[in-house]
Amino acid sequence: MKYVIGIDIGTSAVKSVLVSEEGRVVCEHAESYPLHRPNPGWSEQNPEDWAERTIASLRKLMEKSQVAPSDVEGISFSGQMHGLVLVDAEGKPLRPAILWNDTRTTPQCRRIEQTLGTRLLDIARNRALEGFTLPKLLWVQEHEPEILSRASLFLLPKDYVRYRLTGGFAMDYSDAAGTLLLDVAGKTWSADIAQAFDLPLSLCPKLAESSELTGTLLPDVAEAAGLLPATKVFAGGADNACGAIGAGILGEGKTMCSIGTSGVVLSYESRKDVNPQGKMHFFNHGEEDAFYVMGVTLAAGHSLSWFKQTFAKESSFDELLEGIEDVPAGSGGLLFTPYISGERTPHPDADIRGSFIGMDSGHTLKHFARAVLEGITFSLRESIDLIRESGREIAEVTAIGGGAQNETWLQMQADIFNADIVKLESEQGPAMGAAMLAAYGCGWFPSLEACAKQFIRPAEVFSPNPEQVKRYDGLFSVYRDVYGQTRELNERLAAYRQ
Ligand SMILES: Nc1ncnc2c1ncn2[C@@H]1O[C@H](COP(=O)(O)OP(=O)(O)O)[C@@H](O)[C@H]1O
Ligand SMILES: O=C(CO)[C@@H](O)[C@H](O)COP(=O)(O)O
Repeated sequence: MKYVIGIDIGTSAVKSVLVSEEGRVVCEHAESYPLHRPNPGWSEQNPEDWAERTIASLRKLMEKSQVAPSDVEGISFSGQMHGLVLVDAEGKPLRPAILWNDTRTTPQCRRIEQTLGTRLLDIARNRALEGFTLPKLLWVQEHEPEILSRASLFLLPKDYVRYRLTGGFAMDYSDAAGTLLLDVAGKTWSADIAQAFDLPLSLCPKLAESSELTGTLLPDVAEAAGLLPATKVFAGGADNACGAIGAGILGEGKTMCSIGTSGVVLSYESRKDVNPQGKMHFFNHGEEDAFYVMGVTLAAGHSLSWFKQTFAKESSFDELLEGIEDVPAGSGGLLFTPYISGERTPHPDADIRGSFIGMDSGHTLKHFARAVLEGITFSLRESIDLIRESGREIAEVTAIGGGAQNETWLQMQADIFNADIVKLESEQGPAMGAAMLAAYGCGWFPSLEACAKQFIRPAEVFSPNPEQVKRYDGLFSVYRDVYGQTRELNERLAAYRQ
């Protein structure tokens, strides 16, 4: 039996899966690493941690599974998007990586808008958001010019790890799309955008398709990981592109909802001329010449993990959520908005913060836990509505990510989205998508779709309950009002966050 490995460089951990030719996940392993917040709104990680933990996770995967190294044919990657890694001519990182959920770059976003005007949406197809890579590059240009002057290339998280494993530099289109430096439809780096900010095009790595062979394992890495140096390494993709591949979002009309640290609603798009005018993200898919539209809730799973860490530290997620099905929809009038790190869709606002509205002396921890899940899901419903408003039908949504583990939450998604929610047998999402890219890259299948038919197995469907749909529709209209009514209050509170 032959195998492939999918590696997801997540925000909290690197997750690796070993998948057989039949599409069975025979072994999985996660290794976590820290996230640093040296200043309010900053979010950084050490690229060395990703590389070290990835090699450790491969070693554990091989030890646990006892699969022969010669049977592992290929490896590919999925990675948290947008994070800026600057390397010197020797490939050494020049500073910690600035991550997707870092919000220090509001002034740089305004500069991009003023400099490029409508050219930004025409070329990069996305608006300037704090999380994207170009604003981070401009922040380094303004605040650490000496570091930028020593930079030979900029990379994204999984590209740095791939470089450490193979010694070669590349970036795939799905991840490059999240930099704001890519001509998304033309699939080339935009000289126009780079020149506008005095950034040499030589900073941009060679572009690759997600399923492209980018090298093999360096001998010392292969030895440390328990693999063979001949193991093929394929480019891989952005975590959301890989999540979409792993959820079978490989054709028109297919939509997924991913609840990881962030939350994502993503719909497949075959047309390259779609321009959502910045209301939604528009990125290249991991499938060749395909695209997707996507809305992002910055703190989806992060809201739940923050809540658990702050108010129920000793409990597991399952313990915290036990019994929430007995709390009626609407959490007894308690409403949560998940803006605890600012927001992206539909409110691109780094200053907004979350709220609990309607607290009552009768509320218990269960009401709060349910309200947190409802607030996150309402935020994702805003993205569902934007996609529906653009003319796409959403009757079924495939759920992935850590949040897909709780069945009450899956039923809640069905009721709030008014769509069938499909749970998969293995909700490995992005790591599975990366494994599929390796399987397709190895030539096991004629297309990613053919691979999906073999690798992806639906486990259960959660259908909307009409009474709950109605109740949630009413509550959603209250939810939508909270942003506008708390924005100014949050602006005034911002001064006290330091
Ligand atoms: N048993 C569970 N039930 C519901 N949600 C969970 C459970 N376990 C984890 N989660 C949620 O999933 C999130 C992590 O999802 P994951 O896909 O692993 O994230 P990432 O890829 O960003 O590291 C956590 O922040 C938490 O909110
Ligand atoms: O910023 C985005 C997408 O634009 C995030 O989705 C990141 O890609 C991180 O994802 P998770 O760690 O939540 O999987």
